[in-house]
Amino acid sequence: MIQVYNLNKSYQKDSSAVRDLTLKVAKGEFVYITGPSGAGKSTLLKLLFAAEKPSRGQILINGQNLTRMNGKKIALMRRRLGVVFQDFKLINSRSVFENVAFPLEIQGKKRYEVSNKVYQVLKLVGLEHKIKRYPLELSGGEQQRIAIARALVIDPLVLIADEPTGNLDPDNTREVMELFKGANARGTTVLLATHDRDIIRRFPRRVLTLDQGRLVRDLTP
Ligand SMILES: Nc1ncnc2c1ncn2[C@@H]1O[C@H](COP(=O)(O)OP(=O)(O)OP(=O)(O)O)[C@@H](O)[C@H]1O
Repeated sequence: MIQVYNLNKSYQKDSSAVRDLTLKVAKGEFVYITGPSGAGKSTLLKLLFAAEKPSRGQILINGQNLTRMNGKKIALMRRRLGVVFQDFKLINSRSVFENVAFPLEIQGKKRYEVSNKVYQVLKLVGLEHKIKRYPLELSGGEQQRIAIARALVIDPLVLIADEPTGNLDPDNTREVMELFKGANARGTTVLLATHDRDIIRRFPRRVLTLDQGRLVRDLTP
């Protein structure tokens, strides 16, 4: 599903955020990316989502070379990826429905399809009763579940999550992890960056450890 070859990213001349990274993630895998602060976790995810361009190296997603795509093809590829960040990135001026419907509208789905799918995914995250609310009327944990619903509404090939539980209490963290596990069980490949060892211990899966931009460990339980 994901193949990365000799990936390098330098934001500045003489320092690299990601160095000589080569790795493969199979379809349907659940993979943690961990490592100390500044190890390059977010940079790797941004490269996979094409939010940053590599300085060197190749990234293939579903057999397609991201590094050789033009803007239009990247936009098409992104429509098949779900992304969740620590700070939710919801649009506060839009309702829960509008936030979650957004990726489907970009895909040009019909109105009734959008409504059905949004309701279905909100039910999955247990927030269908908040469909008419606005993000700022929700708790942090609820906002994060909406952000996850927005990522999952397209049944993504890959779910990319950067510290998605960073701001959540233990109960909300557990709920969010259950949502990721559920998506993974339905076939979505999951890449989750976290420095929270507790999560990794409680939900053991393959762990890639980065340090100073390099892959220093690749452990499968
Ligand atoms: N936009 C940027 N411009 C310049 N340097 C950057 C930029 N983004 C990240 N870096 C640098 O790249 C390195 C890796 O950062 P990155 O955010 O990928 O690490 P991380 O493992 O996600 O860290 P954290 O756990 O603290 O979020 C760091 O040294 C950081 O300072």
